[in-house]
Amino acid sequence: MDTEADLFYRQLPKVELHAHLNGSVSFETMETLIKRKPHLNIEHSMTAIRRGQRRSLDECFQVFKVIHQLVDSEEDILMVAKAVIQEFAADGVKYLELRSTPREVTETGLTKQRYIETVLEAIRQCKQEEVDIDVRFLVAVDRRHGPVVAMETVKLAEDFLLSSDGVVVGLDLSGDPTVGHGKDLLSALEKSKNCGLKLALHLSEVPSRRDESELLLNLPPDRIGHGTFLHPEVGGSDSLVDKVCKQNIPIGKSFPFHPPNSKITYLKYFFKHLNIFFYILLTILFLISVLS
Ligand SMILES: CNc1ncnc2c1ncn2[C@@H]1O[C@H](COP(=O)(O)O)[C@@H](O)[C@H]1O
Repeated sequence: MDTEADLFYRQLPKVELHAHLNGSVSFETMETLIKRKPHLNIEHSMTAIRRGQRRSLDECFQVFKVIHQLVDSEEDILMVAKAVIQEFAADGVKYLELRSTPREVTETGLTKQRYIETVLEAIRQCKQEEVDIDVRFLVAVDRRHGPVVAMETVKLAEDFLLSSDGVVVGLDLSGDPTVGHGKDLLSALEKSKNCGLKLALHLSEVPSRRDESELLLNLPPDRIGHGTFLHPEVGGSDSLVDKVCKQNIPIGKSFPFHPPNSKITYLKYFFKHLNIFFYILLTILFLISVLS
C-alpha cells in the first residue's frame, strides 16, 4: 500500500531527462509483450533487474537484447511508447526526454525511419488524449555500430528536427561504453550540433576513459549520461569535473559529485591525509621546543 510519502513524491511535478524507451518498459507492458510472442520462450527474469539486484554492465546489455526481441514491430513500439509516456505521466513527470535507438527488423518490415515515426505517433496520440506531460524525443546513436551508422542516424535525426514540430530535439550517444572510441564518432556529433540538435552523451561510464571524456566534453554536450568516473577520486580529473561545473551540464548522477574546489572536497582531503597533517604538527611542535 502507498504511504503518505509515496503519494507526496508521486504528485510532486518532476522532469525526467534520461529515459531510454526500451529501458523504461514496465512489468505490466512486458507481460503483454511476452504473451504476444510465446515462441520466444522469454521469462520475466530475463527482461528486468529487480530492486536491490546487482548486474554488471554486460548483463544489462544482455537484458536489452532480450527486450529488443520483444519489441520488434511498429505495433510493439507504438504500444510500448504510449505505455511508457502514460506511466511517466501517472508518476507525476511533467516534462519527459525520451531517447531511443532506431532499429531495422527485416522480418517485420520495420525501418529506422518508421521506428522514429512510430514513436512520434505515440507522442502525438498521448497529446491528443490529453495525457498531462510534455514529451520530447532524442534519436539515439549506438556507439557499437560505428561512425558510418552514426552519421546516417544524424542525418535522419536532422530530417526529423526540421519536420517534427519541435518534438525531436536532440541526439543521444549510448551503447556499450567499452566498445569503440568517441574520437571516431566526433564528426557525426559535431555535424549533429551544427545542425541544431542538442547532445546527450553517455560518458565516463567506465574507468580509463579520460581522453574520450575530455574530447566529448569539449563539444560540449547538453546532457551527460552517468559520468560515473569523471571525478579525480575515481580515476577522472579536476579538469573534467571543472568542465561539467563551469558549463552547468545536467548529469545523470550515479555517484557523489563535488566540484574540485568545494568545501566538502577539501574536508575529505583533510581527513584522508590526517596522518600527514599530524606529522607536520609534531614537526612544528618539535622545532618550537628545540628553538625556544
Ligand atoms: C546502463 N547504462 C547505459 N549505458 C549506455 N547505453 C545504455 C545504457 N542503458 C541503456 N542504453 C542504451 O539504450 C538501449 C536501450 O534502449 P533503446 O532500445 O535505445 O530504446 C540499449 O541498447 C543501449 O544502447
